[in-house]
Amino acid sequence: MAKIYTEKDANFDIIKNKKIAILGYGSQGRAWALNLRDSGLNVTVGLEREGNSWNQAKKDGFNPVHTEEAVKNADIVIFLVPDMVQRYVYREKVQPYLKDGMDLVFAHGFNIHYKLIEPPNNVDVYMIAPKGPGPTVREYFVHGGGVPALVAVQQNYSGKAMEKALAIAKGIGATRPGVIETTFKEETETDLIGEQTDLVGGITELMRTAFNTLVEMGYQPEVAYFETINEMKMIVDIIHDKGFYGMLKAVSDTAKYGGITVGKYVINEDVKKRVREAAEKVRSGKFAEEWIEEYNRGSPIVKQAMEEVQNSLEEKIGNELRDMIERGKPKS
Ligand SMILES: NC(=O)c1ccc[n+]([C@@H]2O[C@H](COP(=O)([O-])OP(=O)(O)OC[C@H]3O[C@@H](n4cnc5c(N)ncnc54)[C@H](O)[C@@H]3O)[C@@H](O)[C@H]2O)c1
Ligand SMILES: CC(C)(O)[C@@H](O)C(=O)O
Ligand SMILES: [Mg+2]
Ligand SMILES: [Mg+2]
Repeated sequence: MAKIYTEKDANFDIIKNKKIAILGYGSQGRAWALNLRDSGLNVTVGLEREGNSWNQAKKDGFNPVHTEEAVKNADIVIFLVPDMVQRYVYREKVQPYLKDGMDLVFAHGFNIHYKLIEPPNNVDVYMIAPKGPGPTVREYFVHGGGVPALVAVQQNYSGKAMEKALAIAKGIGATRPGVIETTFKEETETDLIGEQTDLVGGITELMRTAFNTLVEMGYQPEVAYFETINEMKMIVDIIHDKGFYGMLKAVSDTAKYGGITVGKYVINEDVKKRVREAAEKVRSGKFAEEWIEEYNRGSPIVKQAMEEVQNSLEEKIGNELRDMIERGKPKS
């Protein structure tokens, strides 16, 4: 059974007098900075330059400073810049100012697990990895909840790394539901496998494939959109609240029979084999190598795919239907 920590296991005392530098003010950076500040902790936002993130941080009432300045004054440095950028920020803006007993904190284990960052022994290295997108980390917190997270300690120089990880997890709201203890290896590999084969890759491609198939067969794109894309949230919400069994009980017997039989036909053993192949590629480090190479080339594959998605029919139809979708959302 996994080790789960909740509010009773976490205490701010261990970090309440520490200076926390948050590097990056994007998806997670903004959520962490706001939640930690609302939790009464001492947060400085450190950024590379005066651009969009800088302006957003100022608008949110922070007084952002350049990365080196934030690091020089910090006891705890939290890396919330993109994974591919972290090693450069570490090498140029963190390593020169490392102090004995400093904490290096991550929201995903990529750079530590694949040894792109190799900190000295006299610092603590730990992680709080929210199992959800940054804006949701903020939204749940504001409404009294929190997104569950994984916590892991890679280096425990102080002997108190887990206590500090739990305090930060509490500060972002994650101990409200609870946090699960893991390792950098398990978090890194499962996070990558999950987002590629399921959350960001597999499910969305299945949605787009179903949509485009219906359109190719001559059905109205608006009808196809509500069927294959918009309703996904409602089905997933029921799974979220009541499990797969609960979802099957909420749909018709016709949907149960069709879903059970055709689901296994579409997502067949061949798909399972390819999910496993993709997972092994993460585990072997081959995916990490491939992604670093793509990033070093200027991310042409990502840029092209983003453009393709932005110009796709499903995106166009989704944008056209957004007002209608908004009108249907519960009002409280
Ligand atoms: N996005 C998520 O919901 C999510 C969820 C869990 C974990 N994580 C992890 O959190 C970390 C941050 O990811 P994110 O998605 O929040 O990042 P992001 O892409 O939203 O972060 C952007 C921030 O980094 C800054 N930045 C971008 N390029 C930079 C550069 N070259 N030099 C310095 N700063 C730069 C931007 O100005 C911005 O403030 C990653 O380790 C990621 O794996 C993200
Ligand atoms: C939000 C996700 C997909 O769970 C996260 O892992 C990420 O990399 O953005
Ligand atoms: Mg991820
Ligand atoms: Mg994730």
